[in-house]
Amino acid sequence: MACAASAAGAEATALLFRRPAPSSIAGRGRLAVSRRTRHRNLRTGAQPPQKSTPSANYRSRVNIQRDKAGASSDDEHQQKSEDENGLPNIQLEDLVGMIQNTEKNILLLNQARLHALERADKILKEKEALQRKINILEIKLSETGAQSEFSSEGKSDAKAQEFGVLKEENTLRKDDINFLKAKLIEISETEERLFKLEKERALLDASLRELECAFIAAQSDMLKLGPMQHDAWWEKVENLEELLESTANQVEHASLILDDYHDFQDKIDKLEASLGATNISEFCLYFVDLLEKRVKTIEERFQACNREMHSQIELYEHSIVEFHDTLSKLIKESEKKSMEHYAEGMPSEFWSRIYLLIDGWSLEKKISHSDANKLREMAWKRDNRLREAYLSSRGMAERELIDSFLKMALPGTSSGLHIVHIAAEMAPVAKVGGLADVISGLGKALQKKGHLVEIILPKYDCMQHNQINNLKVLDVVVQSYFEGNTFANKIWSGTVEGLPVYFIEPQHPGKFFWRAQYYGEHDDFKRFSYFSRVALEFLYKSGKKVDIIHCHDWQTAFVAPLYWDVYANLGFNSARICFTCHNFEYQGTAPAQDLAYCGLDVEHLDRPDRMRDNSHGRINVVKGAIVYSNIVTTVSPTYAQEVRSEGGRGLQDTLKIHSKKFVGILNGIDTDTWNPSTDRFLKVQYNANDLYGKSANKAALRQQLKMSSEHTSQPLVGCITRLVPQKGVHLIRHAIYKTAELGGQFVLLGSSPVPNIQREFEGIADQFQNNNNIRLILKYDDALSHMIFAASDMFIVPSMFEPCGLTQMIAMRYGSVPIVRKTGGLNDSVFDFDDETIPMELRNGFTFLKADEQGFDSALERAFNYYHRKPEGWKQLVQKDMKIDFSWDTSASQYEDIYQRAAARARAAT
Ligand SMILES: Nc1ncnc2c1ncn2[C@@H]1O[C@H](COP(=O)(O)OP(=O)(O)O)[C@@H](O)[C@H]1O
Repeated sequence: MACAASAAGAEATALLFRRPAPSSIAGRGRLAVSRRTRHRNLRTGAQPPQKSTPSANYRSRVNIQRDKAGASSDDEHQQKSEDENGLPNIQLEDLVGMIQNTEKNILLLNQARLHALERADKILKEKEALQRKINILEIKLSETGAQSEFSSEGKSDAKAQEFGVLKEENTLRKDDINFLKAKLIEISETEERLFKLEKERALLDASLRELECAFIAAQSDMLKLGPMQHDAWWEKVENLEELLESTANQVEHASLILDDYHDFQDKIDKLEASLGATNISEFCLYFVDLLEKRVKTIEERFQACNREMHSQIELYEHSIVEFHDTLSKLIKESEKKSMEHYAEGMPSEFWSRIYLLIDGWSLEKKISHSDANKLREMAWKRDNRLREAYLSSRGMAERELIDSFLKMALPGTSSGLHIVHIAAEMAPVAKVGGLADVISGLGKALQKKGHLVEIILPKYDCMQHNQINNLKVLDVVVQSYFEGNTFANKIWSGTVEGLPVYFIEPQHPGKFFWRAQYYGEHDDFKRFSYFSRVALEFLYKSGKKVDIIHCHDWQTAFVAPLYWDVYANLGFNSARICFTCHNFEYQGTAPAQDLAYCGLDVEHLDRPDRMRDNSHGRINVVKGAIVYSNIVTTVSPTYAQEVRSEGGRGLQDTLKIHSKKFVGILNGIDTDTWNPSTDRFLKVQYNANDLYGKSANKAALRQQLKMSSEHTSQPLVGCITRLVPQKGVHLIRHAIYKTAELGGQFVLLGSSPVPNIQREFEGIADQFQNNNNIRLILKYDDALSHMIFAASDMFIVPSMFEPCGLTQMIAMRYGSVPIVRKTGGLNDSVFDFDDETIPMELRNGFTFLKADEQGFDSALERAFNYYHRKPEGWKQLVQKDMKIDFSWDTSASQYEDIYQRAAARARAAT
């Protein structure tokens, strides 16, 4: 602020010497000039000049006074004195003169100051008015205290002069502001660039990730292809990995640069904030300039980096494309090779696939029935032309393939039969018991003999879908009658064990096969009568010329009366019906009116000579099948004999009436599935000539079930069965204790649909929990069953009755000596080791007749004795058992024979 106008001369002198004067107007002008210079320096990057010092201000004030007093002084001398002492060093006379002059000057100055103060007040008011009109910059300027600079000294010149200076200075500040604005725009552009660069980096990151995924996929593809061209591929993969690594480095580098950018961004933000707070600062200007330079440098580095990265990625992508090309070529080659191998090595699967293809076209009405029949016959006869056409069909549209097939369709004849099995089970896809094994075993054996075999099954929700190849739904819906309505049915096709199979999926609200189990539902009668009807409807609609329709057990026994009473009347009558009863214990009886569900005529069938049960008023489906079928079989000769009397469970008279068409054929076993030399469930495969694997499996099972391994020679007795009264549950229970008593080990694998039996065996399992010689595994477990067959030394089947029984045959194939009750199929397959009425070469096990504990004990004790006393003889017995032919070959020939005869009669009839 201005000094008080009345200040004394001494005070003025003191003021003059003690205090540096605030900036004068001239000083402000110089500042403005220096700012302009600085401004220029900032643009060129030069250092800003130093601020003006108090001594400089002092010098300027002395010069003014000298001028006014006309006194001259030696500038150089004064400069020197000042430089040396910091205060003027003056002679006394000069000083007196100066004081006098100064006093005069002070008076003058006081007057002038008073005057100037008045004027300054006016100027200030005018300036304030003027300042309100100045732009945002001037307002900011006033905030920085510029106003105080303007008003601090009352020594300002004339108003006009001052305005001029103000204008000039304002213009300069405007320039400064504009320059800073431009800088800010540049900063925001840089921000935008940064944002773009960041986006680009994100894109690069994403594409890198994609490339990594593609690389991983390519690696897994390559793994699928196995060892083919392994070395070349790995070289390629290694190159790709190197590329990937270098690209990743580039990206990492770019990330570092971007991080740098982010730092700058922060700094810019801070600077902007400080700009807002301190208004336009020279400091900011300086830094903006510096920032701009650094941003530019980083930008250049980033672009260079980017370019390199892009070229690396391009290179990498190129290699990936090349890699994929090679990979797909190899995949195609490998598929082609495997198909060729398929056609030669696994004919059944291959031909079944072709067969299903043709059938699908026929059902979907893509080819006529007659063309389909011709093509089916070619597939059936394994015509090489079909094979060639199919193998070269890769990439062909379906229509082209159909046309190429149709060109080959020539009329022909075959001595083979077209056989369709309609069943409720099939191993391994839907297995409950022996029925399942028969369907696939007999089917495969007949197929091998040159017959066309198809299977129709319900599409259960709980079946082993992973056992079906090429499962697909056909583009066809079969409408079928049930309970006065028609219901749609989806038809699925696929191959199981190389056999063509159709799965029927009813679209009925009863959700018949969505029950998480095969049997045991309250509406089983409805479920299977529905299925039997759709199966026939499907065959009828497909227009196939079937020779034999083979139905099994009560579940599909409906087929026989349905075929002759419903479908034959519709002209679908080329086939002959074969019915096999696998167990006369289950006959499918129900109130007579229930027959009407599937469209059978109750009145017509509910008669003693047709379907009425022999002992009560219900209808009996097994009886219906015996009456209505052309061929009736059961599963062993002894059982066929047994059922003609007591074993027939009330159907003995019916069987007697129809005895001419009734025959017992012993089941075989599927020797591909049950083969210890290839069995994938075993720890070690083995055969009759190398029994090391057998003891290795015994050790493995003992370990698996945490049983004692102390004595390798301790005999292991196995039992795998449904735990139902038929299987001699009381003798199985007794065998556990008896084996323990004899010092052996016992493993039972089985489950029971009868709750008290299941509970009883759970109790026994608990009882032996801490006994390391006895194990009861109360569930169904296919894999474990294979291990038990292989590991056991003896195998018990103490059935009350046994239509055929498969486990005794499987056991022998795995070198486990059977101990069985002489009944049904057991009597046809196991011959007592000590029975001298039987030729020695046929003796293969230990049997007993009476279904009691003594009977069982005698057989088990004889077996234990022989095992312990004659190890070498035991080994020979094991080897002999393993070599017995239990394949379906012989039995399938018997079926083939009766089928042929029935088909011939049918042909003769037409
Ligand atoms: N708990 C189980 N776990 C695995 N397989 C079993 C089980 N119970 C029975 N099996 C198998 O079921 C089939 C039984 O056939 P079979 O001896 O004819 O008796 P059934 O048909 O009367 O049950 C055999 O293949 C046997 O291995």
